[in-house]
Amino acid sequence: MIGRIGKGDILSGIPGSITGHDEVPFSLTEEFVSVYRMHSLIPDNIAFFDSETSDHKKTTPIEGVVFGKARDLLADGTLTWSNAFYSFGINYPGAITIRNHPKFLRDLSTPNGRHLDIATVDILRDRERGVPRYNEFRRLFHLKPAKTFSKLCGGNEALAADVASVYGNDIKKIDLLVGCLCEPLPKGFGFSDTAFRVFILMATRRLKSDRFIATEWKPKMYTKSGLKWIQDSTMKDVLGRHFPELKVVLKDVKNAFALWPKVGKAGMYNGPETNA
Ligand code: HEM
Repeated sequence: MIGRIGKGDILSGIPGSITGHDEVPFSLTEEFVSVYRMHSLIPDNIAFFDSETSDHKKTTPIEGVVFGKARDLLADGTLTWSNAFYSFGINYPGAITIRNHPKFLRDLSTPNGRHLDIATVDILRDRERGVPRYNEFRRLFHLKPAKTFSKLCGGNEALAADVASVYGNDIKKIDLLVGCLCEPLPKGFGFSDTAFRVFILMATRRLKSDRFIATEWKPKMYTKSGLKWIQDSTMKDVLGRHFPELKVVLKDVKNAFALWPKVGKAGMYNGPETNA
């Protein structure tokens, strides 16, 4: 309401402040890559619905819609783009938690001929890149390390016993990703507090390092109406502009990145894909 106060970002935020790299060339840090290994988000199956009639069209294993097959359902006329977006809006992702890696990523054949167990590769890459183990990582972030396996697992003794046996009872050895996936989540969180600390730093740094968001965030660069267009548009508006037929289902959606309401017959579908 009162506009910018000075060039700093503490009072007025990053857009419109001055670009800063903290004397380090910008890059996505290795620890950001590590906590972004969110492969558990990928569900085993996806249920597709018609965005206008809400009819269930097809439930398909995830491997049927990845890599070279990604366009098949659209190409053969089974789905329209708005059907696909509506379906992604009402399907649940997998929870970012331990013992929830999708089966197909554990037995993944990539188009370039690799056969991978991504659950293993996720851990292997961190180790070969020298990412500190969970407790050391937390110390370096000025967070308290987990004192016991039980504490790490939020009192889930069966899980704690399993993790302890995998790591030979040595709490120092727990890998960063495993620790993050075992950690009890703060209320309302979808991922661990440890990961959150990295995200909040990286998200800020990414904006602060981008001259089009920091220094150049002004009418001279974007025009007045350009800035208004950016500031007044949400993902919901973007979807509505491109797929006007989605406006009906998006009517009551506040945040297009959260789950959308199921309309009509889609609400009667019983599969776990839309009923987690
Ligand atoms: C169908 C879905 C997906 C497939 C097939 C897939 C596959 C892969 C593969 C093959 C790798 C490289 C493994 C290696 O280092 O050799 C990888 C890395 C990675 N994936 Fe995924 N992934 C999927 C979804 C996701 C999702 C949803 C996220 C996060 C939201 C994610 C985050 C990452 C990250 C952070 C890396 C490490 C990148 C790096 O080392 O620079 N992936 N994934």
